[in-house]
Order: sequence, then structure tokens, then C-alpha cells
Amino acid sequence: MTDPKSDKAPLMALRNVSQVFHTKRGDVPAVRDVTLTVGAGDVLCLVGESGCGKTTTARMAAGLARPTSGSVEFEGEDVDTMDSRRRHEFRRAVQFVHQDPYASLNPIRSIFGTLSSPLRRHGLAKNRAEAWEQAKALLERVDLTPAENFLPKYPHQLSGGQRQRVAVARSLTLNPRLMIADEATSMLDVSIRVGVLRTLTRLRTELDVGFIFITHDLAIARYFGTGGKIAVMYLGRVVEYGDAHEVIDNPQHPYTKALLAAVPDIDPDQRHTHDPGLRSVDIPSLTALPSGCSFHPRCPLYREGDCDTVPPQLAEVSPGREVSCHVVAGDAAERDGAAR
Ligand SMILES: Nc1ncnc2c1ncn2[C@@H]1O[C@H](COP(=O)(O)OP(=O)(O)OP(=O)(O)O)[C@@H](O)[C@H]1O
Repeated sequence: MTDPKSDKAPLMALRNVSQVFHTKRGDVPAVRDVTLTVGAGDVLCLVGESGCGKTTTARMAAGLARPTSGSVEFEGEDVDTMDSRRRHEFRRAVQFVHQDPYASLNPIRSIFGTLSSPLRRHGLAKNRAEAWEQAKALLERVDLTPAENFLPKYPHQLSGGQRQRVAVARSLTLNPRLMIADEATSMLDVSIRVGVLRTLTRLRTELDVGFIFITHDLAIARYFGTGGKIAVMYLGRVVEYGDAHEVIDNPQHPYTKALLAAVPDIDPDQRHTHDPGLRSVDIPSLTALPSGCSFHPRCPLYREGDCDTVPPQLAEVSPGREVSCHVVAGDAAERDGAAR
């Protein structure tokens, strides 16, 4: 998933990362052999149902969790073997925006306190006056104006959308190169969500900051991922990867198709979902994964043979599109053969 034509190291690369949690219920393989890259200023959306491993993947990318196997590279350097100076730079360069801004902001700290603390700590503001000006500029950047009215306030005095904007402003204090937004808009009301998404989209282009954007909402992934990539995850694995609009508009993996079929039509007169034709609605447990392809017990394309015995690998089925499915890859190979 690295551009073979580019000799530049990607900003962030996850190479064959896995994460296994050891629990009383047994080992939970939350992320399994995931390889993904994000270029400078690019966006990668991670989508999939609850529990498919999006947050665990993001936590490894942010250096908040160490992979059980595989490696995380930032600007071509393995995060695990960085010296302390590089690790410090990495921590500054990669910022995480959480789902719940209320939980992530200190309730007894004013907005000015929240924003000025990292600025002062990292020597970006020499005194209070400088910190005030910079904090003001940060709030303006995330469309919280007039900024001087917000700086003395406390989180409980703000609405959910305003709080999330403050959380975004805080993540910008140290001039990040990569933002990891984990369901950053999912707790907000729809009307407020659109505004915050617009701000994030503007920041993407204005600041040339890369994004790993996590959402279970495919419409949001299509909107925010414009010009970028989507990776669809199922039970800890990436099952489909490609250009954001193409994955949503022309899904290839039967799981992506099922996810899209579950989204109600936008037309209010036809608010129904489509039957994805799944063989089972039950999602298997990560502690008792099916043999072969993990999706096979539910898959409408299931064919006896490889599907229930051999785990499929991601394979390119058309330029820039990778799908982990024996049937789709087989059909693509047949088409290629016939065209030759
Ligand atoms: N610390 C942990 N210990 C044990 N199991 C964990 C731990 N963290 C996550 N898991 C499990 O790993 C799997 C993947 O979780 P993860 O949070 O990465 O998924 P997700 O796609 O982000 O879901 P959600 O959207 O609900 O956050 C889930 O089955 C979860 O219960």
C-alpha cells in the first residue's frame, strides 16, 4: 500500500502490525497483520463495525500501544528503536483527537490553560502574553470566535461541538504532521457534526497535515476521505483498501457491500436499507475465529474450498484497489486472463 512510484518514505507506515490482548476469556487478536501507509498531507479513513480493531490500530499508530508483532514507522524510522530525541519529535508530530471531548479536556482548567500549557512546556510561547495570542489564533483556526470570549471559559460552559473544537485546537498546539481522529464527530448532533467536519477538512488542506480518520459512518468517510484512501476492517483485518470515493461508490468486498447495504437511503421517502444477502447476521467472536476467511460464515459469495480453509491475502483486483477475498480476486484474475 505504498506508492511504488514514490521514493519518499511515507509519513506513517504500519507494517504487518498485530495486537493480541491476553484476557481471561482467552487471547483476543484485535488487529491481525495490518499494513497501511499515510503520506504527508494525505488522509486514510479506517471504517468498520464496532470492535473490528480501528481504535487499536490507531493507538499503535500514535505510539500509545506497542504492536505484539510488526512495526510502526514514522518518516521511515521504526518508532520502537527511536532515540529519545526522535521519540519526543514523534510524540509532538502525531496527535490524537478522541471521541469524547468532555472526557479528554481537564474540567478544572480554562480553555486558555488547556492551550497554553503545551505551548509553554514546549517553549513555543515565552510568556503569558505570547501564549494568549497563540491560543487565540488556535481558536480562530478551529472557528471558535470571538476567541477572547472562549479563552477564560471552562469545558462545562461549552457545547459538545465547541468542546470538540477546543480538543482539535489543543491537538494543533505543537504543529502536528499527523492527526489521528477517533470517531471525533460521532458524539455530536448531526448539524454540529457537519460544521466540525468542515473545519477538519479545511485544516487538512490549510496545514498540509496527514489524517488517520476513524469512523463507523461510511457517509462521513466518503466526505472526509475525498482525495484520500479508505481501509475497511473486519475482525482485525483490512478486507478492502482503495480510493475513498471508489470504495464507497463501487465496493468490491462482500463485507463492504454489506456495510453499505445497511446504510439507509438518503431519500426520506425511501428510508429503507437493502438486504445484503448475508448467510448469517452473527459476527464471530475474536476468541473463536472461523477457519479460512473470517467472513466466510456470513458471506453471500461463499464457495466451498479455499473460503473456509485458506485465509485470503489482500490482492490488487484493479489499479489501486486491494481486496481480501478468494472469489473477488479469482474473478479479477479470470477477467485479466480473458483480456490478454
Ligand atoms: N485492552 C483491551 N483488552 C482486551 N480486549 C480489548 C482491549 N482493547 C480492545 N479490545 C478488544 O479488541 C477488539 C477491537 O477493539 P477496538 O476498540 O480496537 O475496535 P473498534 O473498531 O475501534 O471498535 P469501537 O468502534 O467500538 O471502538 C474488541 O473486541 C475489543 O473488545
